[in-house]
Amino acid sequence: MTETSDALKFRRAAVIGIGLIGASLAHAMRAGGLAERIAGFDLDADVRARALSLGVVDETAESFAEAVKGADLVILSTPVGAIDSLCAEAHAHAENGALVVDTGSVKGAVAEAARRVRREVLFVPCHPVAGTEQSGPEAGFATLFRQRWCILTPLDRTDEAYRAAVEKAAALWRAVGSHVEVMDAAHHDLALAITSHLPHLIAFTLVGAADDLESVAEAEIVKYSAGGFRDFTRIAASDPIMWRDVFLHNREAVLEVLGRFTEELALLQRAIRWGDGETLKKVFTRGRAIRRAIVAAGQETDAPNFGRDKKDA
Ligand SMILES: NC(=O)c1ccc[n+]([C@@H]2O[C@H](COP(=O)([O-])OP(=O)(O)OC[C@H]3O[C@@H](n4cnc5c(N)ncnc54)[C@H](O)[C@@H]3O)[C@@H](O)[C@H]2O)c1
Ligand SMILES: O=C(O)C(=O)C[C@]1(C(=O)O)C=C[C@@H](O)C=C1
Repeated sequence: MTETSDALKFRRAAVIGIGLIGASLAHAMRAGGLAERIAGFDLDADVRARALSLGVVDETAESFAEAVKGADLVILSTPVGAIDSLCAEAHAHAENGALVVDTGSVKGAVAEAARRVRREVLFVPCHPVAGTEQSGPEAGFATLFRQRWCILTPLDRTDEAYRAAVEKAAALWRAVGSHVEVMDAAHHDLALAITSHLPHLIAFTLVGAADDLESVAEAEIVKYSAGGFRDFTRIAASDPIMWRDVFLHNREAVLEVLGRFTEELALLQRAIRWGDGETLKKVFTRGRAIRRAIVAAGQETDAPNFGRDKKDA
């Protein structure tokens, strides 16, 4: 990658979907002086008004077409379920030569839709692996992407204009503090199915199961909610629409890792039933070693709440 953040300055950035991720990117771009003007469009008029009054964007548009007019950068930060219609809009209205990036948590479905956008519009699928359980423009903050990975899954194009666009997308994410990795969309979807999608599915299930337990009162669940369960409730508080779309658009990979997970769970169920302490110890020892390796590699802190209390540092 050759471009440095010093050389990176967009004339007009259009943020489509001004929620946690779109607003965070807008804040980070503003802090880094990466765009002369930031416009925003959101389907929800109330979100548009809040984003404007919070100063997330300089102006709001009444349509996708109005937002991207004159934009040399378009950021698609809506739930993944909107990707087909956004690509149809980008195809019809984005400027020739504009860089389009998305932020979706799933990449295969995005690549499929992005291939239908005309070639003069340079669509580079991206996934910032950074987030919180919050949503909406109020939740955005400029440091969200710092020291986090952003995965780029470029389309199968070798022309010079597209290669330059991939470099520019990488420079954008680096300029907001991320480390950039490039990979194949299918590999991304499998890797993220295990590291992000399955953990969310488990959290939704666990918290729901606790709620269904009639003999344990809700007050008791809150009262005895120690670290482990509390962390699961944070994840389970994540946006239902976003996560519905993730599971509908990464079906195969999620079903693959879910199959493996249920096999592991059955193994533990059997060990508990038969009093097989050896197996339990073996499995738990492996878990502890993996966690320690992640902390040692500097990917995580040992602080509770994933070090998020440091977000404003
Ligand atoms: N939340 C996270 O932790 C996280 C992390 C990384 C990536 N992502 C991905 O980033 C994207 C945005 O997530 P978020 O957490 O910011 O969601 P969010 O719910 O905070 O914001 C999404 C916004 O998009 C708007 N929207 C929906 N459809 C639209 C359309 N067709 N046109 C214009 N606006 C539309 C909604 O009104 C909403 O305001 C998702 O694809 C998600 O998978 C999320
Ligand atoms: O920390 C959280 O709250 C998140 O869930 C962030 C998280 C993740 O699973 O790590 C969620 C979805 C994204 O696509 C990327 C990041």
